[in-house]
Amino acid sequence: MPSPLHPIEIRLKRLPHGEGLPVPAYATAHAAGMDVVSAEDVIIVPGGRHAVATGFAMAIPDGYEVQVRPRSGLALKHGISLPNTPGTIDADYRGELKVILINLGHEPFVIARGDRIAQLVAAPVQAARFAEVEELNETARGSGGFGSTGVTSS
Ligand SMILES: O=c1ccn([C@H]2C[C@H](O)[C@@H](COP(=O)(O)OP(=O)(O)OP(=O)(O)O)O2)c(=O)[nH]1
Ligand SMILES: [Mg+2]
Repeated sequence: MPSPLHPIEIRLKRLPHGEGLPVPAYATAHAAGMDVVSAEDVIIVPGGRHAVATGFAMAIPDGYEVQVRPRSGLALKHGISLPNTPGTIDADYRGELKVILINLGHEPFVIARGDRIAQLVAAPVQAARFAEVEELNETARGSGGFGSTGVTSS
């Protein structure tokens, strides 16, 4: 059974423009995310976004995905996030891993090749299928949602 002590293996292909870049890696022993760096120099203007090249493609084992998540330091200091967080890397995707960054801050954000831009979290995927039915079973919640709980009528 894969666990932090028995990691799954993700095959990684370095692309020509990824030459010299570090392989995504955990910064500490029990980190959840592996930091990934930019393969390009780019400036993201306030309100702008860019699919940042990483220089790597991968083959994730079937039954797993890789989630691409923002780094909190960049979010707090510079307003840098991912508009699609968590980005989903499918097990059958063989193209280059790209990190879509958005600048929610007020200053242009300068990225240099080699800067850590995001983190990658490997996760198991629970497959499901929809079974279409005429009626659903009743529940206490019913169709209430979007802030329906805890509301008292006075
Ligand atoms: O942040 C991301 C998100 C996705 N991808 C790649 C891997 C993923 O497997 C593929 C498709 O992503 P997704 O399913 O989120 O995008 P889509 O808009 O549904 O495109 P598609 O029709 O190709 O599935 O794009 C990235 O490189 N970075
Ligand atoms: Mg898709």
